Amino acid sequence: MGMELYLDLLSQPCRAVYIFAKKNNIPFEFKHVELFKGQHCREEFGKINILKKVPALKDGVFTLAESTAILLYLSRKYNTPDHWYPSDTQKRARVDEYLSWHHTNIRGNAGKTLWIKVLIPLFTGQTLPPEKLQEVMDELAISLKQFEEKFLQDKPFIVGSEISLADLMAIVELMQPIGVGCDIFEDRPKLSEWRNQVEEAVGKELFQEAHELILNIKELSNIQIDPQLKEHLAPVLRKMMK
Ligand SMILES: N[C@@H](CCC(=O)N[C@@H](CS)C(=O)NCC(=O)O)C(=O)O
Repeated sequence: MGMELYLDLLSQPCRAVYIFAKKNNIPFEFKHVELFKGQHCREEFGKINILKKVPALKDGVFTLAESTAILLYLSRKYNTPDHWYPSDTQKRARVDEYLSWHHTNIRGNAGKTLWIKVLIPLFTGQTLPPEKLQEVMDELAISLKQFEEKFLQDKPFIVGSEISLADLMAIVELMQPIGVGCDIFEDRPKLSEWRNQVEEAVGKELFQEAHELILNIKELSNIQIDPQLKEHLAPVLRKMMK
């Protein structure tokens, strides 16, 4: 049996794994786990990832969760071009440095825009006051300033002249606000330039294909939400709405 990747392209880390696998011609079976249908909460998926989150990988009897671990597994197993996760110790350390920072900064803030603009109204029928979005945008602005000053500086990519896993993880996250109409690239020329370079490096067609769902998320606003999923997400929603 070949390798299986459990993904929903609405999810940022899933898009990173998808783009990486496709770009590197890694053979895999796309197992669609539809988050809106609560398919990740089902017992069957729990056997692949007990954490009940996507992305997840199954390679024979071996299963793996967490996007960073999956990307590193794929890069090692398929010996992908060095620039993705450089063998040079200091360049590699730059990728590690970004990936360590990413989860509590860029990921922590960019994804909240989707919750506020789309998911909370969809799940609860309530619209949050504009101040709530502003709060998130202000926090995100701090992370973006740090991203530009510390990680990007005047380089085309985080590590230097070539794309790495760090850029991939960052871009998929920063496309989440775009899908809900918060154009974080506007008035940020350096960030915009970096986005263009990443799109070019990945390939425009693949980039567009991977982001099609999130860029059309508003069309999903009438979909039926699985009641079990509503229950599962209730604590998260309560926390976000405070
Ligand atoms: N740290 C994990 C995060 C995975 C994650 O949060 N996945 C989300 C989608 S973006 C998910 O599956 N959420 C379902 C849930 O929490 O119920 C990674 O990088 O893979």
